[in-house]
Amino acid sequence: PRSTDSFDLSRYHPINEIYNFQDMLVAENPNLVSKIVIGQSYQGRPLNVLKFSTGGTNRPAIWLDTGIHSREWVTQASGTWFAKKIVTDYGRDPAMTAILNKMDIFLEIVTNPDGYYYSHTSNRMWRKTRKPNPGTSCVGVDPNRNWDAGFGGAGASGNPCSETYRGPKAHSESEVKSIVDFVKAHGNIKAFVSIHAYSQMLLYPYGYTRTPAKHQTELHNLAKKAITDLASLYGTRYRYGSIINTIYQASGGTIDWTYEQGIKYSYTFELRDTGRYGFILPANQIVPTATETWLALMAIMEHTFKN
Ligand SMILES: O=C(NO)N[C@@H](Cc1ccccc1)C(=O)O
Ligand SMILES: [Zn+2]
Repeated sequence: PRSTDSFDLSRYHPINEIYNFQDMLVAENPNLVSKIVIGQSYQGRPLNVLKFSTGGTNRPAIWLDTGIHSREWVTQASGTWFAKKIVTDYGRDPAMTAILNKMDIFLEIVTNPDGYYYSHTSNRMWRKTRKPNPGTSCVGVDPNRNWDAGFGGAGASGNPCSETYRGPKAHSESEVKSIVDFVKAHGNIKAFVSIHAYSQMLLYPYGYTRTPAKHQTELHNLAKKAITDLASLYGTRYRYGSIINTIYQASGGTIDWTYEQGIKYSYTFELRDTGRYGFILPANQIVPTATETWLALMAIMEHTFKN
């Protein structure tokens, strides 16, 4: 495609096409969008983050990531749709315009590029990174168990052959460490949303402990508002609550670490569906999924902006 307007957002795209989309979006919107490379994957692919900014210096920011688990293809596809939505709505939608006049948005669409490439070429069900583990033919670390938050506790595996292998130590994976370093260097991120699929859930900390998050009440009420807005479009029903109470115990998870860094509005989405198609969601559900999810994301972003 020669422009992002002719990029088919109703289709799943391989990694090179998503990278091309990112470069076209930057070229088409030089006063709003820039690309930051926050590091590289194990196999040397760039970890691209789109920055949406109308100026200022180190403004308070919102972080969105998709595709940390490579097989969850509706999330990278939704992230691509989100990127286009932001540039379309700025200057047209009052809420988005107000947010971007005061805050920056960072969006990492292909958060696990090696896994994503592998899920296209070799194993559609690949979840982890693609770094080899010593002493075994089992490859990869679960990037949603590798963060320094309850690391190594119950809810992750020490077995490299497990889908939830936590890795040899916290932040051992460059795909994770690159985000850790970015968040610490930026120091002014107010909301952090890590998007997964599937189950139709909106989750907040904690996953590694039953101890309620300090801001549990606010996080719960905002989650309720967000999933109500989401359901208003097509009636898609989400469950919501803390990770450990709503899905299962999981240690070393992304948003447990971001929350403990002081980023109050830390959430994980589990997008469509509830198991009929699972990770192999038909492409005709990409745009409906992204569109309804955007309503929930706007609720979170507007609340962050006002608080
Ligand atoms: O893989 C998925 N969902 O895509 N399940 C998530 C559930 C989850 C979500 C947030 C934090 C910890 C755990 C997982 O990593 O096990
Ligand atoms: Zn996942």
